Amino acid sequence: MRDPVDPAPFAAGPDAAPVVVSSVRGSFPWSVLAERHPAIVRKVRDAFPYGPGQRHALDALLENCAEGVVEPLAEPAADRARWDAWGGREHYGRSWFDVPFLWAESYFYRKLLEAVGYFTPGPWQGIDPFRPFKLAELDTPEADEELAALDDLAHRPAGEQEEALLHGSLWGNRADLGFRLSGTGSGTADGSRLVADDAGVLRSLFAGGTLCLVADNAGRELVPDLLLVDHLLRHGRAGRTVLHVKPYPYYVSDATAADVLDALRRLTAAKGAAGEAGNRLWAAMSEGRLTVRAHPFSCGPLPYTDLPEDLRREFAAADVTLLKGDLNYRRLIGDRLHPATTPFAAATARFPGPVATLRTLKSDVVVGIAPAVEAALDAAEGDRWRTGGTHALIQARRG
Ligand SMILES: O=P(O)(O)OC[C@H]1O[C@](O)(CO)[C@@H](O)[C@@H]1O
Repeated sequence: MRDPVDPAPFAAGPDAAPVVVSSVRGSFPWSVLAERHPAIVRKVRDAFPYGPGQRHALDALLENCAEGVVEPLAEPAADRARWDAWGGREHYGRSWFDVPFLWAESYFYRKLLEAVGYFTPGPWQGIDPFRPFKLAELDTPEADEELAALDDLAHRPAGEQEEALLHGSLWGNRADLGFRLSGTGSGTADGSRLVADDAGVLRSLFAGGTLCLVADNAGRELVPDLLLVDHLLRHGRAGRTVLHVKPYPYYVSDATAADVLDALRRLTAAKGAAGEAGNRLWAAMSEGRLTVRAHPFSCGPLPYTDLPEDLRREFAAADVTLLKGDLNYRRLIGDRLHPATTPFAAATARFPGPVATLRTLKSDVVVGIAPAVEAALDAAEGDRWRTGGTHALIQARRG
């Protein structure tokens, strides 16, 4: 268990730490906006035979996101008012690099969907521009190997299986297509390590009631997430699971309901223990023990302190809400540069109910790190451990 909360570092309040912006040339968030986003637009442009209208719109986005200012969604976008209220009114007309990093990234993906006509009635409506990359992930020898390994695991005691599946779900977060599309590499197994480990607290929170699992990426992250869910349902560690996914394609690899079905099909088509898990998950969905929810807020550019009331109530009533991945982590701690040694419980105090996170570190923000661990990592690697995807954490807070 983590140390008891020391309120001292938070004396100035959890909102005192600066929000991450992308304006410092050469910084990590700057590189995401200046390099990664243009690379993603180009990849998407090459991945589909889009017509001239969409190509023109993608080129305009390419220019706009690098040098222009944030512009409102074109009318008549159904969610225009929502984006206005989510901060658009303050941010329109400003450089992408000057608005909060979280907001800029989130809005970039919404503008990309606008450019490819994802929401516009017509043949391209509902076509996920990232689907080719997501599907390719499921169809690799590595994915086959991971599933085959379940046959051995099936003979182990349930507790051991749970631990292994938890780590599978955690490290599954490293398989992030956003890294790969822009060619920056997500690190290797060498040097990978846990910088905080509250697995014991997290596992004590699986109490047979409702688990809310807020998913992150599709493909090779979602498959181990589903395998963990199967284990928890099967062994009575969760009575039901609500799997929160994105209502539309987002951050390249984020899971949507369609991706859940692809992952489920991949599992049911597998041999051995993986196939059996797939069939159990299929049954759990049919029986309502596993439900999939795609709330608009899941694609929102805001921290979890701004949760809408329905989600707040839902998370408050769960045994635990398990947040996957880097982006959810950023939203959990407000995408603010808290001292890394800020206690996790203090930084997440306003999240409703018990909360836990499985995350590989891919951005500057982090809390809950022991001072000696932070000092050793900084000395050995400078800032690289914070953003390279090679290090991971399991953090949890009881009610
Ligand atoms: O898939 P994950 O783990 O949420 O990681 C996505 C991360 O990728 C980035 O978009 C770019 O690194 C981060 O800003 C974001 O937090």
